[in-house]
Order: sequence, then C-alpha cells, then structure tokens
Amino acid sequence: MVPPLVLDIDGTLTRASGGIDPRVFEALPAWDAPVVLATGKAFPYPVALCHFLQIPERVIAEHGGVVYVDDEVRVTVDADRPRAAAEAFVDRGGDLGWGAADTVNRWRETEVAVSLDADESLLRSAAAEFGVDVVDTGYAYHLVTPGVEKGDGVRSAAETLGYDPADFVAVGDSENDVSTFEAVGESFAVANADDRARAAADHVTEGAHMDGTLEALASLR
Ligand SMILES: O=C(O)COP(=O)(O)O
Ligand SMILES: [Mg+2]
Repeated sequence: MVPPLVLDIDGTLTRASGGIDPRVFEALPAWDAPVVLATGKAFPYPVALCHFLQIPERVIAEHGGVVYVDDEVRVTVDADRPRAAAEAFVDRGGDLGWGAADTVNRWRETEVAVSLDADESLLRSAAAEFGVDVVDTGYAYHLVTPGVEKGDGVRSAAETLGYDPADFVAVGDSENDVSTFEAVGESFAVANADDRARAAADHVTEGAHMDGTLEALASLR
C-alpha cells in the first residue's frame, strides 16, 4: 500500500526550464492513494492541473489560504492586509510585474504574488508596515497574512479525507513547504530545494525537480 501524498507544484512537479514535467501525467493518476497538490499558486491553477490530470480535485492553494478537498472549499483568511500592502508598494512606484491582465493574481482570494524582479526592499518595507509576511518561493514573492501556511491546509485536508496528517508523505522545494514537512509523517526535499526546505525535510533526493519527485515516489512503492 502506498501512502497519501502532499505535492508542491513549482520546483517539484516541473522541469528545470519551468512548466509541468510531462511524467506527472503518468505518475499521479497511477498513484493508488489520495494526492493533494499544495501550492502558493492561486486557487484555479492546481484545480486546473487536477482537472487535466484527471485526478480528484484535492488542493491546498495560496499557501493554505484556500483548501479544497472532497467538494468542500475552505477560504481560511481574507486578502485585506496583503492587498493593502501591495497597494502601498505600487503607490510608491513598485510593480507587481505581471502586466495589465495580471492573471497571477486575478483569481487570487487570500494573498498577493509579486514577481521576483520586483524591488525587494520596497516590497519588504510595505509588507512590514501592514504586518504581512513575504514568502520567497523561488518563483515569486508572496504577501501572506502571518499564520497562513500550507501545513494548516494539510491538517485540514487530512481530516476531511479521514487520514492522520502523519500518514502523508510530502515532496517540496522551498521555504513555503517547511510547514508541510512539519505536518506530515515523512518528507522529501528535491535536490533543487532551498536551504530551509532541505533543513526541514527527512530526506533530500539525488535528483532535481521531477527526477527527485519520481525518486521519492519510487522509494515509497
Ligand atoms: O507560486 C509560487 O510562487 C510557488 O508555487 P509552489 O508553492 O507550487 O512551488
Ligand atoms: Mg515549490
């Protein structure tokens, strides 16, 4: 019997050059236990990935701001403080960095993502003023209300699915996966992971990105 999984997306199910690794389309539908996607991305992105993978929609989005498992959606926080911080950042000349349509934030319900090209010190000072955390995923900065973490989403998703969080095995790559690693029974950081994720994980894979994730999954079979 294989364990249920919590999988990060960016850096974990992607290729080094970005974009989903096509091997995901074999590995995840074939996994014989629940798979929960836990990401910093806005809610529709992991839902769409589940949809196109043809797996049940089990999603922790926006770092735990939105948890969606078994037809139950929980929005755990509002976006007021992150949006106020983002507005102050923009008023002072900052640029979120996603263009006019801003599809990165357009459907985001609980936080605001900012391009890594942004002026980091301007962003951090606006965030500090509004009491908002800046989470650096390696793919974007996220303005997040303190206390919102993927790990809480993992506990809530596990409960809905009728599992103990410790039954889950997680794979991830960055500081936004540390709370996931703390919530589950066993954790893998892929080789491209940042220092915080590596330090928090039970194992660090030899392979990077999806190679590392497949290595972790093989060790569980
Ligand atoms: O959206 C991001 O910045 C990172 O997303 P991830 O949590 O799936 O790695
Ligand atoms: Mg990631």
